[in-house]
This record gives sequence, structure tokens and C-alpha cells, in this order.
Amino acid sequence: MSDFREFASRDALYEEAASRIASALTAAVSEHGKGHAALAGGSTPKPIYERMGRDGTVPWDKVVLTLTDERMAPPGDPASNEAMIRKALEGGPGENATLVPLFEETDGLPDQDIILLGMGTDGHFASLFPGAKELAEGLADKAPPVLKVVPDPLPAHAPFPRLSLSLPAILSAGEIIIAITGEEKRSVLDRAREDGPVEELPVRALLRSDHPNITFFWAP
Ligand SMILES: O=C1O[C@H](COP(=O)(O)O)[C@@H](O)[C@H](O)[C@H]1O
Repeated sequence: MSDFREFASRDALYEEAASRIASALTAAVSEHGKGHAALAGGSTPKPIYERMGRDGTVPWDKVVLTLTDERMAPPGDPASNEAMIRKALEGGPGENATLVPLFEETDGLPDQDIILLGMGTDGHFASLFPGAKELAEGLADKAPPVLKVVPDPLPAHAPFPRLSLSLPAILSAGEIIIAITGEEKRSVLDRAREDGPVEELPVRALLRSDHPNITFFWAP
């Protein structure tokens, strides 16, 4: 059963999400020598990564980051989720983390200590899009950790096929946060709480999961 936290401002949400990721990574390094996090792309989480990357208490040289999903955009294209994360971490202690491109994780994804997800206004998370023919495979218990997904239709702002973590890969993380902002996405989330198929609003798979540590963060 997922938890829900409502923040008074986006800044408060960004601060708390950054601090939760930093704490999870720091604890993981002290427990087993390395910390792993998979991070969402898109526009919502950049301020989280900027705050997180400025935290000098995290042993960043022992942290391995990857992505929850990636747009298969040409090199240098601003739509690249990896490029966004690199830029957000630039210039702070967080740039000492190792950032592994998702296309290098297709053979074996290490267990993640924490995963930060976003959600689209169509209810997708990572790149598990409603309407994509690969959606059922990505949600299945026996899904590969990383799969190719072709959104159908391709979103106008980032019209590329994707690589995405599958639902079981996401649910194998120690902690999961879904960061959501704005009234439009709040109403999507409220609708997703109603009965209905996961294929219509894939985020229902997270809302209905029995993962012990999954929290939706929302701010207006
Ligand atoms: O395309 C994507 O969309 C979602 C949501 O992005 P946002 O711009 O609305 O915050 C994101 O979580 C995902 O990683 C990204 O590839």
C-alpha cells in the first residue's frame, strides 16, 4: 500500500526528496560500501537533483546512479534524460557519482537502494506508457529489468522510442518516491485511485503495489 505526502510548496517537496535520496545513498554506502539510485527524467525532478548534488555529506565517489528511463534521442539532444541529470549535478559534489547510461544496464541492473520516479499527465511512470504495445511486458512479473518501449503516440515534446525500467525492477528497490507537481497531475492521481485497468493509467500499478516503502510526493 503506497503512502501519500502533500507539501505546501514545490520547494518543500524538492528539499525532502533530495534529502531522502541523499540519506538512502549514505546509509547504503555505510552498510555495503556502495549506494545505488535510479532517477527519473523529464522536467519535474531537475531541482531535486540540483539540491541533492550540492549535499557534501554524501560519499558520492561510492554512489552509482542510473536512470528510470531514457529517450533514444540523438547524442547532444536536450531531450536526453541523462544529459539533464548530468547538468543538474554539474559543479557540485554530486558530480563525483558514477552515472551509468541506461543503455549500459540492459544486461544486468544492480539492486537499487532508492528510485525516484515522475508521472506524466497520461499516468505513465518511467517510460511505461498507456497505449504502448510493450506496456503489458513491462508490467509483467517476469519482465526483463530494462526494456524498449515505443510510446504510441510519440509524445510531441520528446518524440523518441524509450528504454525503461520494468515494474518488477522498480519494485525491487528498497525505497520508491514518485514526485508529482501541479493540479493537472493531482487530478490524474485522484482518478488513478478509482477502480479501473492499469493499462489505462499505468501509475495504478504503483498505487496498488504492496511494496513496503513507496511514497507519492505531491505539491501544487
Ligand atoms: O518522459 C518522461 O516523463 C515523465 C514525466 O516527466 P515530466 O516532464 O512531466 O516531469 C518522467 O518521469 C520520465 O522519466 C520521462 O522520461
